[in-house]
Amino acid sequence: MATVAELREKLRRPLSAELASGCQNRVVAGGVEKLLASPLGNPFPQVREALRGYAEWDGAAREEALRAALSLLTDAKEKPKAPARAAAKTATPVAAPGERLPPDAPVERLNTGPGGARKLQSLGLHLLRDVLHAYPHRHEDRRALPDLAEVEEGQKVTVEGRVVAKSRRSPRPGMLVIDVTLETPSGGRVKATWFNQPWVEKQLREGARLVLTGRVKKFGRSVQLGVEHLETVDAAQDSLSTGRIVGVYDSKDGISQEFLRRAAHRALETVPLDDYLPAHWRRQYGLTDLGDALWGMHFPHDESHLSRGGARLRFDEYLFLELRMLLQGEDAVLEGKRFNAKSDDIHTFEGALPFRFTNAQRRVLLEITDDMRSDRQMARLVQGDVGSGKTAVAACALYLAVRDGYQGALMAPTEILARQHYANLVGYLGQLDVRVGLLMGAMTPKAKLEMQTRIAEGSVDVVVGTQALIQENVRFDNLGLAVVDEEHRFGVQQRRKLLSGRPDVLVMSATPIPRSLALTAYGDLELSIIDELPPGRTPIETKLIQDNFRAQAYGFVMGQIREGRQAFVVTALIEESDTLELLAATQLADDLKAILPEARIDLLHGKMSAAEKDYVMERFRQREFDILVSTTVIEVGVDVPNASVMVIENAERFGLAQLHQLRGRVGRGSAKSYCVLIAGEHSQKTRKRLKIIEGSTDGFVIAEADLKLRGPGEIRGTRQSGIPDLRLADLANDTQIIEQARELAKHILAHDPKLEHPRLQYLRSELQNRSQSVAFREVI
Ligand SMILES: Nc1ncnc2c1ncn2[C@@H]1O[C@H](COP(=O)(O)OP(=O)(O)OP(=O)(O)O)[C@@H](O)[C@H]1O
Repeated sequence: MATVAELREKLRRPLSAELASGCQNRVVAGGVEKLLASPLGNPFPQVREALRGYAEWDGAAREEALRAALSLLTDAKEKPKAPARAAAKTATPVAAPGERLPPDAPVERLNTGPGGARKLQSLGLHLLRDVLHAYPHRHEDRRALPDLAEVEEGQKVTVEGRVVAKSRRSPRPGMLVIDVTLETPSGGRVKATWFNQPWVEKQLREGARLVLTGRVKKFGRSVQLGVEHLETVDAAQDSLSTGRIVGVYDSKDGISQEFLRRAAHRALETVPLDDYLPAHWRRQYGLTDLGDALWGMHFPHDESHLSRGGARLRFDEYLFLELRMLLQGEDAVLEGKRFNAKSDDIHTFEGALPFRFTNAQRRVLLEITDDMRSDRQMARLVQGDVGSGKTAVAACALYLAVRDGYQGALMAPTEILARQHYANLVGYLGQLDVRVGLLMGAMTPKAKLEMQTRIAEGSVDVVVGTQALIQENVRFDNLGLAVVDEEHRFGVQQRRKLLSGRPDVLVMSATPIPRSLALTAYGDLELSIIDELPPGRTPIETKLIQDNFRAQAYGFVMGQIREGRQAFVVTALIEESDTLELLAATQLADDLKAILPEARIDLLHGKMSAAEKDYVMERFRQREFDILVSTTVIEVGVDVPNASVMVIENAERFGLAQLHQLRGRVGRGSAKSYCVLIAGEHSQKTRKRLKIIEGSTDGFVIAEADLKLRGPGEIRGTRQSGIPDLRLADLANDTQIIEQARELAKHILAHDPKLEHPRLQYLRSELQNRSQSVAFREVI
């Protein structure tokens, strides 16, 4: 029996010959028909269908049919081999057509094709409910394809069509350019070009059906596309990817959007979408039912379907969060440590600083010391813009704890940050005879054990580390205060109980969150805000430039380097592929080495191990090189005071909050600092957004201006809040929903504190499931 590959070759050759001859070769055509009629052609009924009546057609129709047939051939998949079939027999049975499955069924039971379940699992989606609640992070309107004669320079469009021509060239050694011409269903043509991306080539076969999203460049009447997003569309099936509003999902290399859409579609069809929210409450708050909401989120008919779906699902997120918070809140007032926190000690600490606290720092410190002196266990969030001096305040609190005979801990989200905090705390506390230690997963077992022993016997006062600090069975002798940096998560309440010895807890966050949302997101924490920057900071000068001025921008960077400064260069986020992101960063580093031969340049990216990242950062801090090219791994909290320039490439692809965070990496020393935003092609609207960053350095002002620019009902990204449980949160427009969800949660619990009423049975189990589901689980 011939393999699919052999059959494919047997068919492809005559079909290609026919196409090459301009569909005139009757002899070949006859051969093709014979071949398709023979049993050999049987595995490809769709190909035969595409070519039915072929001999009678005229040139254009024949060409079209041949292309379709070739594309189908190329897409034909090998059937699973016998052993795989045997394995499939013993594996979880896939649901029969029409069979319904509960939301807690494993994804193996969903018919998503060979390897489908594994792909979903690799994205952390294990149960059907995970698939249902893995919402697209944005939507694209692909209902009406744009008329190519009407599109404007710089406009972002999505086009669909078949590849009718492809060429590859190498204008200079090491450079690869792939050009593709796409023919749209209405007969228009678009040219798309990829530079140095050999890995996209296999998706660009002639005849392949593609959906491209990108910015328009016009040359006379011809239209070119700077492609930002590429999808291949399965020509053999009705597409879920064109002709509608289409969701774009979080994914990773090798898992296509088409696959994820199909999986979501299957899950929606297979799971009975019974509503856990009783109808009278839905009516009271004007909410659609769960089924309509989930379909609307994944496959909306129109904008209003998407927006009512989003409204319902957001309401649910807030409702469950509020319920959980209220249920946990029963014992919110826990007994904790009682510190003296003497004013004298605060003065001693401040006296050792090279600066005076700002008024805002002083006020927050008072709030903290009030908590420390009380019997209650402190659970306080200190929020303040980048560089507002949160760490200095936390260091003071740690000092007070140590002076009262306790140990302190500072937990950071990454090893880079842990090391940095360690250096800072040694600076603040070392001179006050406080013994500061560091504990991280990446240390040698011997060093770790040594530190663990010192922690246990109390011969170290303050320990800095990653979350390993509480996970790796670390026993503190006498932990009094735990400081947690950048915790965008919940469950602090549970953590407070978990932490041995029930220390006071202080959480630091630089994410500007409007107060209304902070109350929900951090409902179990008291809030302190540092709303003032230390004096004497020269504001970072920010300049937005078009990418044709890149050379000047890097000339400026070189000037700074000659003055002994260092620079960060951050590359754009590339959606759905960390491999592409890495390649983009590598390419940029190489380009810069060519443009700036004098500069010492190194690279940092997300695929490095923690130890490698750490090593690069440490060398950068030690000024062993001048320019750090990085992907966005650099985003949070990195502190290199000598760095005075931040260049952000493709700034148009970043959100404003992220740009603000990135910019906060400079301006941390005494030198005047600069941020250069280099924008590729972008719309007027994006320009307005970027201008906000150019015009302000205040995180809250930026967050609010950003929200105002985003009109309600706009099809927009859903990952707004940066908080895992609130994936749909929209800070601008949700105040009312939050209040309603809180009101309902209180009402429910006031009448039924344990959710025992049979009518609330679904709601109760949904609450439990969400706490366990990966789609909602707290990451802590
Ligand atoms: N009151 C102050 N006056 C002058 N400099 C200060 C003051 N407070 C802190 N600094 C300095 O400002 C810099 C930033 O402070 P710190 O690291 O505490 O800020 P942060 O809010 O924790 O920043 P990030 O959120 O970016 O990590 C440090 O170099 C610190 O020494």
